[in-house]
Amino acid sequence: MFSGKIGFIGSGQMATALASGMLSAGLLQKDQLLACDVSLASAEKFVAATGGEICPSIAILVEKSDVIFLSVKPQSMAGVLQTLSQVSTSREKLIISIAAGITLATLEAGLGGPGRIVRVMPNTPALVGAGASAFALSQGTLAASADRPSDAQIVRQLLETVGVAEEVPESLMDAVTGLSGSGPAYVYQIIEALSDGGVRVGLPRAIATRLAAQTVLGAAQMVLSTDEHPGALKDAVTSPGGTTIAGLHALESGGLRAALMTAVVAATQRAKELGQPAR
Ligand SMILES: NC(=O)C1=CN([C@@H]2O[C@H](COP(=O)(O)OP(=O)(O)OC[C@H]3O[C@@H](n4cnc5c(N)ncnc54)[C@H](O)[C@@H]3O)[C@@H](O)[C@H]2O)C=CC1
Ligand SMILES: O=C(O)[C@@H]1CCC=N1
Repeated sequence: MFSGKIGFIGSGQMATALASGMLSAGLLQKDQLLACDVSLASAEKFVAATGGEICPSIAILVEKSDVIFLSVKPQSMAGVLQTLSQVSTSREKLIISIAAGITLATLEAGLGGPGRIVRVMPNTPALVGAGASAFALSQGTLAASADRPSDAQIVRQLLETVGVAEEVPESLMDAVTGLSGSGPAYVYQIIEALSDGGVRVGLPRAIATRLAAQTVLGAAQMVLSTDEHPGALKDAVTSPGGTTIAGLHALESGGLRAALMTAVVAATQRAKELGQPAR
């Protein structure tokens, strides 16, 4: 269990996924969740999904929270940091940014200096406890003491409640964004396309989508629960002169693997761009 309160500045898709995932996992109760958003509609959606409380201002949210997620778009971050820097108690709180591209240096500069600041890249399957996150700590995070865990332990606990979490050097955070942050969208396209293929060869849509999604889930579980290389697992499906090699040949002709690699590179590059100061 987590005993403190968690506030989300920006209560959109990712904030709702994290908060809902934490609630479903039993890490906390709804009265431990707070949100502040410039859009009332967005805040109300968050409350409908989680039962958390809306705060009328960032200052009030900071006052009431122990951990604060900065879950606005990168383009909105400068304004949020400016407001936070004027709330003196924000220096005592653990501040976790999930914004693509925004560096620890930018966060520290915007908040007025080093502090308990962590950069996290989660993904939306946190909603169902199957998230993949990475985090990078700033120099100002606290070590464990007799009466409290370290900031790293708190962040790991929050993220592992909703999936897996890896600590990485900050220099890898844009790459994480390009792979697992954006990755669910790539996989949804793959599932949709597999389902379309199924429909093309005569399967009803609902059955095709369920089979496609379960196939992706099962294959992912095979990679995670065996020590086998994905290539070896692929070989185990592929009979000489059989059906699978015919399908794999078509995928190679279509450039699937190059397309996926290029997607990760493009999204990583875009994360870097989003982290550049606006000109
Ligand atoms: N959606 C995703 O799959 C992921 C998103 N992220 C990151 O999470 C952050 C949020 O993304 P989403 O949830 O997708 O966006 P979103 O648009 O759903 O939510 C952002 C929310 O911030 C609010 N907002 C804007 N300015 C604000 C301000 N000054 N004060 C308070 N609230 C404000 C907006 O009204 C909106 O409700 C982004 O920085 C994104 O890079 C990270 C990982 C995955
Ligand atoms: O598309 C985006 O910019 C965000 C960051 C990672 C996933 N969604």
